[in-house]
Amino acid sequence: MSDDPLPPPPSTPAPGRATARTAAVIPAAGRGVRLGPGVPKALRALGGTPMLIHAIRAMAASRAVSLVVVVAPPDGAAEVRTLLDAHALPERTDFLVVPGGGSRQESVRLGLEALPPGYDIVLVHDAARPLVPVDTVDAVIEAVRDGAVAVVPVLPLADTVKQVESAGAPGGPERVVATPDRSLLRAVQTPQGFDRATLVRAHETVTDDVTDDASMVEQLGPTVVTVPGHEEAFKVTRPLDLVLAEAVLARRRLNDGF
Ligand SMILES: Nc1ccn([C@@H]2O[C@H](COP(=O)(O)OP(=O)(O)OP(=O)(O)O)[C@@H](O)[C@H]2O)c(=O)n1
Ligand SMILES: C[C@](O)(CO)[C@H](O)COP(=O)(O)O
Repeated sequence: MSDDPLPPPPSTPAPGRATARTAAVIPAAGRGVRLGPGVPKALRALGGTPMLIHAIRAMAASRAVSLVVVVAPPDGAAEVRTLLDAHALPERTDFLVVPGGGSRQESVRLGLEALPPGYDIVLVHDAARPLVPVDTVDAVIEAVRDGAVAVVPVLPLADTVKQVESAGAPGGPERVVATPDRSLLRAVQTPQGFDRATLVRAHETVTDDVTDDASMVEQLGPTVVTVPGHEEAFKVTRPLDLVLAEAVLARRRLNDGF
């Protein structure tokens, strides 16, 4: 008898999901405190165009995405709607704008509540990740179409990581307690992709404040899987990230000849 391991079972797409329609929810209601004072982060200019418009175009660049739900700052839905009307966006994609909430989690939930029936795959993508390449978006969708209920794009960590504990007052010195094996750690990006029913259930069930949607599904139980992320899908969080985003965009425009 052979000792060879059994071959993996063939990938079995969930019935209906292989051809399901895909919508993207873009939480864009944050202030961007870490970026510094100014208009809400999603409305800040990148290469002369609001970061949110870049993020919307990045989602709509995927031929699989037929609806984008933008979750605007709570008092800024009308302004965001005007912004969308003022920028060229693909005609084959529909757009909805809804007001967001006080946390990312609440904003995503409000976006999900606005989703019409008929979209069984949902992407959740930070407005603060304006430069994600379409290949990454498509890889996430493909993994959900192939049967995964929750998919996160990830990158390996570039730095050695330390686990610490406070050695006194907050902000004071810390004691290193461990050096986790970084080969088992990943930095998480968006868009994260979901079977819609699973994501809705996660938002109905999990009340802890979490930073991403996949961790809500993890708490619920179903397996979350990864696909390779992309360096250019980084999140604009601090001022230096904006400098990097401008440089990446300038290089793209040079390569594309405009
Ligand atoms: N109440 C909130 C908070 C955040 N977000 C969105 O969630 C994404 C990721 O959040 P992050 O980059 O952490 O944005 P902010 O919360 O705006 O940043 P900060 O923590 O620096 O204020 C952003 O697109 C942001 O607009 C949201 O829709 N609603
Ligand atoms: C989903 C997410 O982008 C994961 O990196 C999340 O928005 C991160 O938020 P954070 O507060 O910057 O960790």
